[in-house]
Amino acid sequence: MFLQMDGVSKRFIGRDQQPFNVFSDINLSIPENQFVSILGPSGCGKSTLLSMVAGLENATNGAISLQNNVITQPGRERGMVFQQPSLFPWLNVRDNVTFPLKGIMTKHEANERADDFLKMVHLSHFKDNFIYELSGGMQQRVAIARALAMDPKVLLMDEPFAALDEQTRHILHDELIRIWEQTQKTILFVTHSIQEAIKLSDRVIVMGTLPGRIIADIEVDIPRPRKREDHQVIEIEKKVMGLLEGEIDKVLKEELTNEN
Ligand SMILES: Nc1ncnc2c1ncn2[C@@H]1O[C@H](COP(=O)(O)OP(=O)(O)OP(=O)(O)O)[C@@H](O)[C@H]1O
Repeated sequence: MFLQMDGVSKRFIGRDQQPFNVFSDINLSIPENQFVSILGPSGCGKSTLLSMVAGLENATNGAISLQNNVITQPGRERGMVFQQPSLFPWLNVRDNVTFPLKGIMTKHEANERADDFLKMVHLSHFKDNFIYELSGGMQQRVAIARALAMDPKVLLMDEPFAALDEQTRHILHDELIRIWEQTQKTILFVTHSIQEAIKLSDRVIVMGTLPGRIIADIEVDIPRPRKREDHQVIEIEKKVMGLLEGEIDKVLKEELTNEN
């Protein structure tokens, strides 16, 4: 399998110095080019799982492998886009995109590649601008261009549009689908939004909590572009909502118990 998770678990040491399992026994097989979203209540370990695929965190047990190579550290074949674009404010747009390409190719090649990807995210006219001159949505497009310029096999996106207004989010959804279709990347996308997950992905992985685990793996076999009012979309939305309600209840109860 292209991206494979086998019996993956993660244990952290909590603030009380006690170890706790975020999740255990995560098993997931993701074929190449698939667009997979991960949904789940706060704290179930979505970002931790993504960080493990990125190689920023190691598994306590089990293994994650990409094309049969076990992931133990970050690598160019896995690009990451975070909720905050984390760009360099002292560099212009193009230099932000070429920054990670330093030492990999000549300046000229890096500039050409940056220009190609800035064109893809419709920012060609802004390549000489500084980051503070861009809107939040434009900054996130720079972050996407920067990740794509590394030509990763997998694009890891951790709530990339959560901080944006609804209008911008919808525009970026359409752009992301177009980019995904054009580049054929495998995408692992963490979100809190059921609608976003169903609108974008081929497959929605629903995680539960206490203990963290996968509770559903739902195929979204609906032609794109998908409309929210489409009855197939509504059906999946209801199913996921039903699954999540119980999990969110659990989190709230746990929080209330800890407060009392
Ligand atoms: N480095 C760390 N050390 C200790 N605990 C951690 C660390 N990173 C995350 N955690 C804890 O692990 C759990 C899962 O965190 P994570 O951020 O992966 O959840 P999440 O599902 O992405 O949450 P959210 O939806 O709120 O972003 C949380 O209880 C968090 O506090």
